[in-house]
Amino acid sequence: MSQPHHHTPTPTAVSAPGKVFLAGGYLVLDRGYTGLIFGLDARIHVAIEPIRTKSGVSLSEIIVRSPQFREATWEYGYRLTEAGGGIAVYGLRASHDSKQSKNPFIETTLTYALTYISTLQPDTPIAPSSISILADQAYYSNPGTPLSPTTTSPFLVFPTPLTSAHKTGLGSSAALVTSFTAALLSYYLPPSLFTLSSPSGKLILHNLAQAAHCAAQGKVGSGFDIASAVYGSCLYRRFTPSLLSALPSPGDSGFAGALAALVAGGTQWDTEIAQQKVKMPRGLRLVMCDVDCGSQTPGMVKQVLKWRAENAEDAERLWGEIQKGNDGFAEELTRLATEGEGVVEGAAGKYGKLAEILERNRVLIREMSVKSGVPIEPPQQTKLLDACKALDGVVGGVVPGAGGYDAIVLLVEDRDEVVERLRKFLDAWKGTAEEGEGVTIGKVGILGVREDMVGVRSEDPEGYKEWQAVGA
Ligand SMILES: Nc1ncnc2c1ncn2[C@@H]1O[C@H](COP(=O)(O)OP(=O)(O)O)[C@@H](O)[C@H]1O
Ligand SMILES: C[C@@](O)(CCOP(=O)(O)OP(=O)(O)O)CC(=O)O
Repeated sequence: MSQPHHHTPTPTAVSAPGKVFLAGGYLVLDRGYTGLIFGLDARIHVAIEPIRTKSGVSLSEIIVRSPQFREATWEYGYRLTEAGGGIAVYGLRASHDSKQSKNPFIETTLTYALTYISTLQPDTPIAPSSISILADQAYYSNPGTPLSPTTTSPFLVFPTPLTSAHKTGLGSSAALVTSFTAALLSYYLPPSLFTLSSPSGKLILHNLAQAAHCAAQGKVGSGFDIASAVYGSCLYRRFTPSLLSALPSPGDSGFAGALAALVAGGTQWDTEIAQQKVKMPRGLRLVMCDVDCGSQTPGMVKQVLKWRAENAEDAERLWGEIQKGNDGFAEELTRLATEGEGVVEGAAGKYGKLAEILERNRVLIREMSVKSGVPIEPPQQTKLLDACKALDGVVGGVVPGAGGYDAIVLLVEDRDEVVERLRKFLDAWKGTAEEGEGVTIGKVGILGVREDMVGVRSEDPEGYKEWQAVGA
């Protein structure tokens, strides 16, 4: 008798993009407001294949490797727990290799994805597999080298363990959790149960990746980074936090059933993701700048929310004005993108309204900064943004996401000479200590990324062979 869903896994690869949060930081934590997020052309790839066994002995084992980094192999065993607690995943060999650090994002994502898969295919054992993770260069500022002198692969080898990687803040964990989840679902499930390219497949992936990412982070954030890893550039309204906080923990009785209901219906998600409301006009692009800085301020979110709670009236007005500015910004980008070629004004006139909206938003963000006492756009970043904005071809810029000292993002005319001019200017830029600021910004570098509209996508598994062979 043939099984209804008999499926032989074949090598599979998926990638998901990083993000830059352009407008709506802090506001997006509240469902009453939205965030405007651009996906980037820096992606994290996950390739999965049947396990390569040395001895021919097949073990219940999943091996995960990040072959760009040292000491980045994690080996897991897995078994079905009782009382619907889902699939338990446990690290193997950890005690023999003290150098090996845990990777909670991988362990949690495996637990959530394998549990979901087992609820759909309760009679199909999960076959062993080997999984490789590859990240585009822009995620880390460490210097890297090609895998071999003749390789055509874009990924670089970094001579450090992952714990020493200098992250550039593009959202590596969300892109990883999303592509890792998508790879597992695509590999283990037949197309009748999961297809990445379909709207229902994307929704399943989004819901499952949100649950896994929250659990791995140990907190329920707004989820904007998972949304953009799945859907690419979008206007995002978050889900009600209790949707996820009410989920039992892995191993608890009923975890598997509750997860399945949460992921594939039975539980109503109220997330709103509008891809069509975010566009980049032809002739413009984003430039991301990484700012070297001595320290970062922890607890920024907590402090902003505390100020908001204690100053409800003032905060509501400010939040409302920022939201209006953000809506206006999205509308103007869309208008310019869809209005097409007929515009005859010079660039300054053409992008004048966009520049004005960005400036007005910065005024409001500085008000938020000053009133809450949180360095969202601190004085040194104001100086840097103002100086960049004065350059020919730069429409404007903001501090992305939560703000702080570590990055700025600029909207510029998409011409090589504009980026070159900016690069020369930033090379010579020196931050000066401002009174009351404990931090002085150092070198400002341009990251090799730009916006990209495409979210998660399948990749050709052939492209990862040389990396899968490293150390295997
Ligand atoms: N290339 C990679 N291989 C394996 N794990 C990775 C990789 N990149 C990121 N991670 C995981 O994501 C974590 C970083 O997440 P986080 O600190 O939230 O940074 P980010 O802001 O980039 O998401 C790492 O500690 C690691 O567990
Ligand atoms: C404050 C926020 O609204 C936006 C933070 O955006 P960032 O892009 O700064 O975030 P990280 O990638 O986690 O560093 C918090 C949230 O929405 O979760």
